[in-house]
Amino acid sequence: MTTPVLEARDVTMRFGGLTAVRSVDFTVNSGEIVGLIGPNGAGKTTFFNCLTGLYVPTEGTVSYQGKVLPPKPHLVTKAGVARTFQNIRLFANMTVLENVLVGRHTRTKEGLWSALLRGPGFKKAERASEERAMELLEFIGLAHKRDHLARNLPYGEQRKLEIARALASEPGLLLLDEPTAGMNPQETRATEELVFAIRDQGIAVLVIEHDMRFIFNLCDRVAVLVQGEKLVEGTSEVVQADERVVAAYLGEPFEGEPADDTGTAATAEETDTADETDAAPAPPETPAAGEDTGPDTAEPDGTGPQSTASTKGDTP
Ligand SMILES: Nc1ncnc2c1ncn2[C@@H]1O[C@H](COP(=O)(O)OP(=O)(O)OP(=O)(O)O)[C@@H](O)[C@H]1O
Repeated sequence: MTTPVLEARDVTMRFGGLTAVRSVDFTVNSGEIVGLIGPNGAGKTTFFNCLTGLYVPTEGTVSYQGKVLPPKPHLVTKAGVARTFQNIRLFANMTVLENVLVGRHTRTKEGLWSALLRGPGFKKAERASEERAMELLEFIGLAHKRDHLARNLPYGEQRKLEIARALASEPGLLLLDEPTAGMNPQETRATEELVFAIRDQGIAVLVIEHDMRFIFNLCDRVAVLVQGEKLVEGTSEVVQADERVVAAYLGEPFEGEPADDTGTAATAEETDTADETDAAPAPPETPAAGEDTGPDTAEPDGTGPQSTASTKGDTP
């Protein structure tokens, strides 16, 4: 039986005179992978930010497992909702393992004094955290790079590491904001497999993406936002066949199978940045204000399929 994990009711977000999200009702059920699609500026990231406590919706409520979520990112994470960002946020100068350990802080009970004194309780908790972090690195296929600096990973692996760090908070729901942006086709396919594997572990997934092949292969259900409003919601087949969605976003019917020219919205394949990102310097470690998982990083070049160079909407 499906039970709602996340329920957004009548969520509206206004920025002055601009209504970025308007009266959106939205549910993610246990065991589901749900997609959120729509043109640039449709309000997808703003909606994510409302779900994860970065924004306090102007109107409406967001509940997780039946309880209204507190409007604070770290409390939302603690409640069981983790996310990744459109622009990668890793500690560039920390190792792969350390980045995952940072993601565990909402699950460790040891306090400041215990940590400073490094008592037996702290050491035990530290060992357990490290074991769990290594399990997650095995899961995403980066265990062999545990001691590498995050900044030295290829772009696709940085994105994977972000997912591992989000999983380190042991979420029941994972929100992915454009997880394949800037990836090559192989990396995109691997991400698809990873998301299925995450779902198979009992974690519901909500994903924003512009790569329509990725979305329609992956999702049990897809919702389409246009100008802040939910236009359509349904299975991939229903959404692809909806003339309003075709007119507002897809452009022409989606073919489904790999193709060089699907005519859909831009896909990751159109922007192969892998080589550039490998060589790109990582920006400085600067924790985002009020952020739960930390700092900006290794944002390679800001060239996702339709990415904007800023951290638009990621910080309040
Ligand atoms: N902090 C903010 N202050 C003012 N306006 C904002 C803010 N964040 C987003 N907006 C505006 O809200 C609208 C929705 O933006 P949002 O980033 O949520 O769209 P999106 O669907 O995620 O777009 P994309 O696909 O390009 O990431 C846009 O008009 C944007 O300019």
